[in-house]
Amino acid sequence: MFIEPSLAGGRRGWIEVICGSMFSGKTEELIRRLKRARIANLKVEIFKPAVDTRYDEMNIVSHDENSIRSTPIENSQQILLLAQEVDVVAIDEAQFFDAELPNVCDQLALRGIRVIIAGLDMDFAGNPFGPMPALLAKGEYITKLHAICVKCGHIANFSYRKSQTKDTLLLGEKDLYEPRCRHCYYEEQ
Ligand SMILES: Nc1ncnc2c1ncn2[C@@H]1O[C@H](COP(=O)(O)OP(=O)(O)O)[C@@H](O)[C@H]1O
Ligand SMILES: Cc1cn([C@H]2C[C@H](O)[C@@H](COP(=O)(O)O)O2)c(=O)[nH]c1=O
Ligand SMILES: [Zn+2]
Repeated sequence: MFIEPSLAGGRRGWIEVICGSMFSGKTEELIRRLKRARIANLKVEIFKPAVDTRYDEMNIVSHDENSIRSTPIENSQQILLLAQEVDVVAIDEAQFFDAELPNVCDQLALRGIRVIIAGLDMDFAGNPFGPMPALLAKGEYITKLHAICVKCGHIANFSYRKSQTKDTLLLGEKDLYEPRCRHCYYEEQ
């Protein structure tokens, strides 16, 4: 479990990244950290890409229906304008953002803000997803979570797509994706 380096006192910014496959618990972990920050009376702003309308247009919702209020935005530059006077900035589904997001996070961290990112490290094809590789390179604290492979029960780090659609962006849940381990993922590629 991730233990915060500091919850109160001293404005030192940094970047935390929570990554992994679908169903690995990224959103639950993000919500857990944000609830703790609020308990510590920190001012928190939560963003998600407007394109992510899967469960809800405003809220961030986990597969187990835990949810927290967020602001949907079109591009990463909006975060710099909207995150004024805050202690913590959280961004869910970071893989869908533009290539400027890592620079935006750098600027926030330099302002003294704790930045918490959650996102898919790999797309359905097993390739690094959007700005996630750069965020993983820049982050001080990285948490890689694993789901359970639906085929064999080992740890899963791949998001297997059950449809033939080749577009990178395809919103969905168990209807379209299943978490798989390396062995079971490549068995059917
Ligand atoms: N195959 C699976 N492996 C692990 N968790 C699963 C699986 N299928 C469903 N879940 C549920 O998904 C939850 C995680 O949801 P969530 O935090 O939204 O994940 P993520 O944001 O990484 O997609 C788990 O707590 C569990 O209840
Ligand atoms: C692998 C993959 C996923 N997506 C979509 C499917 C879901 O709507 C989100 C991921 O949500 P989660 O919180 O991580 O479960 O991303 C996609 O568009 N393309 C992909 O390759
Ligand atoms: Zn497996």
